[in-house]
Amino acid sequence: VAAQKFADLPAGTVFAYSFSISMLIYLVYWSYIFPYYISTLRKVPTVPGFPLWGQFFTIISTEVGTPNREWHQKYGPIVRYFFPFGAERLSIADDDALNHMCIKNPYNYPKPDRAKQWMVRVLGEGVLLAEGNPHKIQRKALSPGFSIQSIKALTPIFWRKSLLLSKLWERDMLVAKTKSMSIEVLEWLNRTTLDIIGEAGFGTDLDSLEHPETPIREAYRLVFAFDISSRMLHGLAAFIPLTKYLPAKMNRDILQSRRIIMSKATEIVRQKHQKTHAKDKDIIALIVKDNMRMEAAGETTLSFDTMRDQVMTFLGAGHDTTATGVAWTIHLLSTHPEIQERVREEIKQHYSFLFDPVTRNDVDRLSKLDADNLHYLDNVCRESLRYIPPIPMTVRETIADDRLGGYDVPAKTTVYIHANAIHRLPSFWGDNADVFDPDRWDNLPADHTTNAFMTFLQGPRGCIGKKFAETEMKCLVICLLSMYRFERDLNVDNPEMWKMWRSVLRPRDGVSCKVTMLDEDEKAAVGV
Ligand code: HEM
Repeated sequence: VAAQKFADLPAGTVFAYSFSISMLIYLVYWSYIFPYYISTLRKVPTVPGFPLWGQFFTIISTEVGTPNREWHQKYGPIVRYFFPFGAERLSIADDDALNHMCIKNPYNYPKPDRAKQWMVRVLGEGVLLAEGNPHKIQRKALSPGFSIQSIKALTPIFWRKSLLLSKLWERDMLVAKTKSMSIEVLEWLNRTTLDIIGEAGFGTDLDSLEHPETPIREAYRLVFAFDISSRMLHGLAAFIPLTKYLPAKMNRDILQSRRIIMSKATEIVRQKHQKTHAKDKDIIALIVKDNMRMEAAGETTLSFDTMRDQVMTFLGAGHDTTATGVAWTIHLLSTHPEIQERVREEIKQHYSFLFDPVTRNDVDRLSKLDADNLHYLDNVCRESLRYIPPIPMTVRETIADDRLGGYDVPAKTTVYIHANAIHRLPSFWGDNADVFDPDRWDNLPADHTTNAFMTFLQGPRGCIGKKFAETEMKCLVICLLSMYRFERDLNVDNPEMWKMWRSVLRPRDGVSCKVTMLDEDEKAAVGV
């Protein structure tokens, strides 16, 4: 009788009932039955909560990685949590599992397509987004350009641009007839590192330091805009890839930026193919030369488009990250004046000529300096990159079934490595994991593991530009600290309150500091 009554209902009502019942079954299955009774991952310690919306609201309303810090301390080094509709996620902070993912079996853990969609428009399909065999070929072709020897040859460029930055601030102070002013250092550092990657990477002077309005800098400004609508759309894009087709401002900005970046990259590679001199030391010149050699030997080489995409990758991956790292370092030195003074003392001991307005401009002398000589500075930079990792997390998706830290992990599982969580775990760093303490690097725990430091990731998918970035950071900090003192600008909020994540973990309003020229008597004290 009930079946007959149901069949007599109007078609629209039958459809509405059927749809509602199917939805209910779907939700109950994916939010409850599958995660707790069927999923292979049900054995992994799970963050409590209702899988229908999971930990989503906690994640979007807090600094990226901070909930994971808490979960790992409460539930263990491998935890499962949920995105909406029972979508399972793993967060990994287990030494063996990190080793397995990054070093032993990295090609089973590519970046998921949805994560690449946003990046590919700005970074091109270079080595960062290539997977499997194409990645191996590209990485091998690019590695000589990033060797320690190549970076040493490029270091004079790092010094020259760092010095130019300090001189431009001096010029602004002279014009304003002051020895102290508030400066938003992140924007300046972004232009400096953009110019450095332009010259060191491609032998091209982008000159954004002296010309802030240059289109390529504007393109990156647009890409990383933090207005409310961009933030919302960016969040949505992680779940609904089709949002990239919406006629929204963020999408228009990204398209416009892509056009500018791509046309600059094409121009650079075309010029390199037309004339590359034997003495050119920039990274792309080395790669073009190596490519020609491989072509002559009949080996697989990189196509024009692949080279262009590498240039886009280096431009994007190579400037904003380092600028953000240096900006956070300057901020941390401004909030820890005693550490700032200790670094300055170390610089004075080794390179007192940098404190003299005349001798500091001797670029030849500067070029001979080895920034790696300063042990305490090394500790400070590493500690800053630990304390606030510019890339706070990375996401992967398994291709084939695997085992991580004793748990079975099926194919297509989404797995996160949160540097911003791992770097603050007492299990890796001891009880003072939450303290900014450069001296910790001289007193690491006896069971310290390299996987506790994920700023550059590890293994074949780790940052190819690590040495480049470390050297560049030190050159910048040395030049700036030998000319200026940095204090917190008390007219603005502490930038640590406003960490925003869009690939890079940056302060929403930049890093504004009170920047003061070092006193003349201070220079006299070091005998210059
Ligand atoms: C402090 C500065 C930097 C940080 C924190 C950083 C961090 C990282 C991280 C975490 C990755 C792995 C991303 C992932 O696979 O999810 C990566 C990859 C990469 N980075 Fe960096 N990076 C920095 C500077 C640079 C510089 C200066 C360059 C180039 C000049 C560069 C070029 C690259 C490239 C090409 C990759 C892709 C490597 C591959 O997949 O084989 N990075 N970086």
